[in-house]
Amino acid sequence: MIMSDLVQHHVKVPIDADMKNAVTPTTPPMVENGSPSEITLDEFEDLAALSKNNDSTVSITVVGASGDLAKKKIFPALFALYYEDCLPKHFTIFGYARSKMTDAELRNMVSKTLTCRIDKRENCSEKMEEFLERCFYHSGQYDSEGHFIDLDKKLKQHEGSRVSNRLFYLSIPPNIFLDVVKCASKSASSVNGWTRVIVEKPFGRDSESSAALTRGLKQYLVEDQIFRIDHYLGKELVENLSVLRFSNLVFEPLWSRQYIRNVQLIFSEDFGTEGRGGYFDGYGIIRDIMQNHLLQILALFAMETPISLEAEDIRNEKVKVLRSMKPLQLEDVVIGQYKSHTKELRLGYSSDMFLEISTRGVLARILIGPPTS
Ligand SMILES: NC(=O)C1=CN([C@@H]2O[C@H](COP(=O)(O)OP(=O)(O)OC[C@H]3O[C@@H](n4cnc5c(N)ncnc54)[C@H](OP(=O)(O)O)[C@@H]3O)[C@@H](O)[C@H]2O)C=CC1
Ligand SMILES: O=C1O[C@H](COP(=O)(O)O)[C@@H](O)[C@H](O)[C@H]1O
Repeated sequence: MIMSDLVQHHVKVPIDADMKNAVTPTTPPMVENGSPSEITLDEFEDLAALSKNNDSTVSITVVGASGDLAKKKIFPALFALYYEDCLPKHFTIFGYARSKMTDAELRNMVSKTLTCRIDKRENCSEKMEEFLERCFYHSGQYDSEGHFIDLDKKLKQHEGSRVSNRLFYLSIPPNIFLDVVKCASKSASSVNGWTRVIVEKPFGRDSESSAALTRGLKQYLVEDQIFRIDHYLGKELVENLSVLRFSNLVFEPLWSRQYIRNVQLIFSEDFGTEGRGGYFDGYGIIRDIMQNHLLQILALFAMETPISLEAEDIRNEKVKVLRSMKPLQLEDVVIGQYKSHTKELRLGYSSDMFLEISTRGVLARILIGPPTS
């Protein structure tokens, strides 16, 4: 996926320190007013149909719209939603960031990364044009209530007298999450519909900072308004894992430790840090992809058959796997950094333009033993 992955599965990820509420790929969130609790796909489709006829609107504000994630993943995913007719009839998308940009400049930037994801689709360019016409930009600081009041005014102009539902997608570094949530909830939240916030990882560096972030968010939002995203759960391959496991007569009986001795989850990128050195040096590869994406896949891979494919049931099975894992020891972990590749003239990790000296691991291998019971 990533966000195009959001197109198919919005992932609600209430994670807490002991993984009690670990992640589950779920059905898409409600697009209507009312309780935002998880719903089935059929219910979602009914609601999506309803939302096309009724008098409500959804305003999606991509905060950090000038950034990498917004360009590469979020706008293309929103376009895919639009293309698949999954957005409500009345919707508006606003980009928000400090960079100065006009609506036309945002559209131009976004247009470079939009694709029709599935081959041989018709009317792709017309659809892109229609989509871009619904995209606007507002420049502002992340900690300015005044700038969010200005945004609110613009949103209202588009929403008119309809019930307004508002979604803020935080595509920004985590150190400014709380500033934005504070300003958005005080100055730009919906007065007659729902207001929700999508939070990108990392959700803190460790259990303590993750809990602190949640406490901070809850000063302004209730848990049901917060949607934490693990984009890996929306990848087709990961989504298909459950089907492969539980609906395939060949695999289902063989998927057990009786027949499988060793499983390796390999995440490998064929490019370097590409300017992300500063970020990597702060977090390291274990925090970046192992404790979230790969742990999720591990849990999906190893869990027992859930009683249904409902989010809660899958989550419960995943939690059982995580609870039965032996705590890792340092000797189970090998950490390294890659050096330059002379043949392909690729730079080593520590040659990243934002890194002078680095000790942080960007390669890691972790060995996980058999379950405790
Ligand atoms: N890129 C990816 O593939 C993925 C990213 N993420 C997470 O998503 C979020 C956004 O990622 P990404 O787009 O790559 O991040 P960027 O570094 O590109 O930041 C997004 C925008 O935030 C603003 N910004 C950046 N640094 C600061 C700062 N120190 N203070 C204030 N504003 C700042 C900039 O906008 P402006 O200057 O215009 O205000 C920038 O365009 C991060 O939390 C990241 O960890 C998660 C998964 C994958
Ligand atoms: O979350 C992250 O994922 C990307 C890889 O995701 P993909 O969808 O582009 O395959 C990874 O490059 C990045 O370091 C990490 O933060």
